[in-house]
Amino acid sequence: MNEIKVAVLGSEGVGKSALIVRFLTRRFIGEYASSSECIYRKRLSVDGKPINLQLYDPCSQAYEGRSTVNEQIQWAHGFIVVYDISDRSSFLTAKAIVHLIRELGLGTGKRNVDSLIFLVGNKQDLCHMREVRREEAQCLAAECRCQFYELSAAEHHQEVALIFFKMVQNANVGSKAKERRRRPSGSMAKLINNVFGKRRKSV
Ligand SMILES: Nc1nc2c(ncn2[C@@H]2O[C@H](COP(=O)(O)OP(=O)(O)OP(=O)(O)O)[C@@H](O)[C@H]2O)c(=O)[nH]1
Repeated sequence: MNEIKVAVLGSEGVGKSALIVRFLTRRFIGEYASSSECIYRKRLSVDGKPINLQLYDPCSQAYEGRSTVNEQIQWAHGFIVVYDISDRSSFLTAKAIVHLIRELGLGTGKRNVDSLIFLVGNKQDLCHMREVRREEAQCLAAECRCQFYELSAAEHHQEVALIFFKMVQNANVGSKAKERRRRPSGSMAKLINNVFGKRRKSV
């Protein structure tokens, strides 16, 4: 079964847990008490194939060390980087995280992360207190070649679910392509079998 690992990153209180819980339970839980990082698991079906989804929800203090973020980036196939539209500093943190993902993810040449980073402005219901303009976030997304969404975990269940499903689909396509690259082609497989003497038994 295909495993898809998605890390939901962002600074303290931007609504990472609220988004994950909204996706998993359809409910918005106003106060979500968590003092430690956790991984949520969910089984999904994509194109009729079962997928084991793992969602990583860090505790905010996890951002203190670069090595921790590095580990999170190495662990995940896809990233949902969240900021709060009513908190400018959370946008700057999101910007730094997106840059770091590109630096570490692409720097190692490990994978193409273009469709695997989503920048998400949460708490759209607080637009009367907005500190981050939509256009500014769109610019960052274009500059970093990632996808941009703005929504409210408090008010939008469908939009939240759509983002997670889209991420799973993109990550799934990426992992299939990687598998195809790794798997020897038909003629190459035959050549390997010939060289190493794996013959079919004749009956
Ligand atoms: N108005 C509004 N509040 C939200 C929304 N999403 C989350 N919140 C509130 O923001 C606060 C923080 O939400 P969390 O989901 O705990 O945020 P977090 O990013 O997981 O926070 P840490 O676990 O501390 O990193 C809570 O009081 C939520 O009720 C939203 O869309 N709109």
